[in-house]
Amino acid sequence: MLGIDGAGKTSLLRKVKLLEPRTQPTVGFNLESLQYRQQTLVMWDVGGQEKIRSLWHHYFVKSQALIFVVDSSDPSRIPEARKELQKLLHETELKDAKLLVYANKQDVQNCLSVSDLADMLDLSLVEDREWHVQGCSASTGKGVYEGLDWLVEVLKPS
Ligand SMILES: Nc1nc2c(ncn2[C@@H]2O[C@H](COP(=O)(O)OP(=O)(O)OP(=O)(O)O)[C@@H](O)[C@H]2O)c(=O)[nH]1
Ligand SMILES: [Mg+2]
Repeated sequence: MLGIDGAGKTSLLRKVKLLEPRTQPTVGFNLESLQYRQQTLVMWDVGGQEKIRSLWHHYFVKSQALIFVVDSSDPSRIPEARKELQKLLHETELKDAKLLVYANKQDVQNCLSVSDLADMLDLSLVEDREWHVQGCSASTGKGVYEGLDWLVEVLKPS
């Protein structure tokens, strides 16, 4: 689970684990495992501040999915998020990873719509893997499980 600082990664992780919200920036990572629809999801939530993004690559190996979280309420930082996402999509170690983009903070008034956000992130250009963009709110929980539903479906052992 990656994305720039403040996107809401830790909030999402804590929501699915039914933990109290806690809001300090992540330095390092949080690791949680979740039983969901007969699958075990091992989720690494890695801090997104610029100065620690160079550590992201330590978490690539064997990742079956990249969950990329974006703050839909802050259009000014979408270009930065797009740049980081495009870099990740070029990583060899992530070439087989499915992509779930959470358009988070959909509870905020006047936030970007899911389709506008998808356009701004150039998601339509992603042709080398399965991807899905899910509107959600880590605050209310809306949309969070719909994203996981998609994920467990594409991760199902064939
Ligand atoms: N309104 C609203 N606020 C949110 C939502 N998700 C997260 N926030 C707030 O956004 C801020 C950042 O959330 P975090 O979960 O700490 O963000 P992060 O992506 O883990 O940030 P780093 O650990 O620095 O990479 C906090 O103040 C959260 O309460 C949401 O869905 N809606
Ligand atoms: Mg965090």
